[in-house]
Amino acid sequence: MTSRVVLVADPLPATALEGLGPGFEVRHCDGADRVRLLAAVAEADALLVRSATTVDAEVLAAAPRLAVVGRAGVGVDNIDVAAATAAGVVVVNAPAANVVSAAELTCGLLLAAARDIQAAGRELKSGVWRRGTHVGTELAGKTLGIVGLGRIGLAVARRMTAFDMTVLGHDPYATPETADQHGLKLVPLEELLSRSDFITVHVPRTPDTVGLIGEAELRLVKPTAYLANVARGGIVDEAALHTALRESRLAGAALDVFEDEPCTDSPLLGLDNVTVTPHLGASTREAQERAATDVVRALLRTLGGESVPEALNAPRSARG
Ligand SMILES: NC(=O)C1=CN([C@@H]2O[C@H](COP(=O)(O)OP(=O)(O)OC[C@H]3O[C@@H](n4cnc5c(N)ncnc54)[C@H](O)[C@@H]3O)[C@@H](O)[C@H]2O)C=CC1
Ligand SMILES: O=C(O)CCC(=O)C(=O)O
Repeated sequence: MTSRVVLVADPLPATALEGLGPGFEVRHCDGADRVRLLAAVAEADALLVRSATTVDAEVLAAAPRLAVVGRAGVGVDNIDVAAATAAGVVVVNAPAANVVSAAELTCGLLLAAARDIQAAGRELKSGVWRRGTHVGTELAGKTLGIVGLGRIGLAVARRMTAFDMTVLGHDPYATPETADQHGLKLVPLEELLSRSDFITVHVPRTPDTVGLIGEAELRLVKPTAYLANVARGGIVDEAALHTALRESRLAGAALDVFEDEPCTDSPLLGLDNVTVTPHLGASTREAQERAATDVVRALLRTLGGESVPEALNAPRSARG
């Protein structure tokens, strides 16, 4: 039997790829190199990506044998799912693999923003010992507003409750039972924005959520509030956020994601009250291992006829 070709276009742990077994030939390419990607995908039966590779209609058209695209992570906004479906290509992801890591980074960014940790550290490493300009704010007794009460949003709620925060949530699909279970109150978006001292966004990037937090929404926020985005760039409008921060209509922001990635020249990077990380939400050994293993298992199931090795059958995804 000829091997089926699995093209890996973003870095994934080799141990997880071994789970594919002998029926597959694993090939690697840099998905950011468009020319190489288009050439390599021509012989691929399956394509595995993280967030850096864009799988659009052009890639799909260049891949006549492609049966499945596997996203080793949660968000599939880098994949044209409609075009894939039209081409008969199944898209699978690893919806639970990154939850803990993304939630933990969110909590870390909220703390970092509240205490100016990134700017103070940068200053000290440059040889400046200055304490007076880094007076922060406590989380205890403050209100946290969570936009999007899915896996990550709820995992953040559970963790930040331990910091004695009151939690508000907004999600059109959340039920009162979910809110009760997590000790949070469901409110309309406008109320969440105007009442929260810390706001964190955990919705997928879709045509409906791009610009969800824009100029009008930022005008509702307290000038002492902090805003975190560990979901996707563009859900918070970057130009509107920059203006709000410059006009001191917001105390600070913490961003893991950007409208255009890689992002090295956003005006937001020049503001002292912006804490940033380069899309590191899922960048832990545990999350990467789980995401790759989960997506390999989903790929094997989708291709059918392949028995899933025992080692891959054990539940890997941690509860958030
Ligand atoms: N920075 C990073 O490395 C990571 C980022 N992510 C991003 O985080 C997003 C959320 O992940 P999960 O919580 O696992 O997804 P999820 O699918 O479990 O939850 C998303 C929630 O957003 C809600 N929602 C949708 N539209 C909404 C709206 N207009 N207003 C309020 N709520 C809305 C949904 O009802 C759902 O409950 C992913 O789509 C992905 O883009 C995920 C993992 C890592
Ligand atoms: O896989 C990555 O590189 C980032 C993780 C992420 O953004 C996601 O899982 O949606």
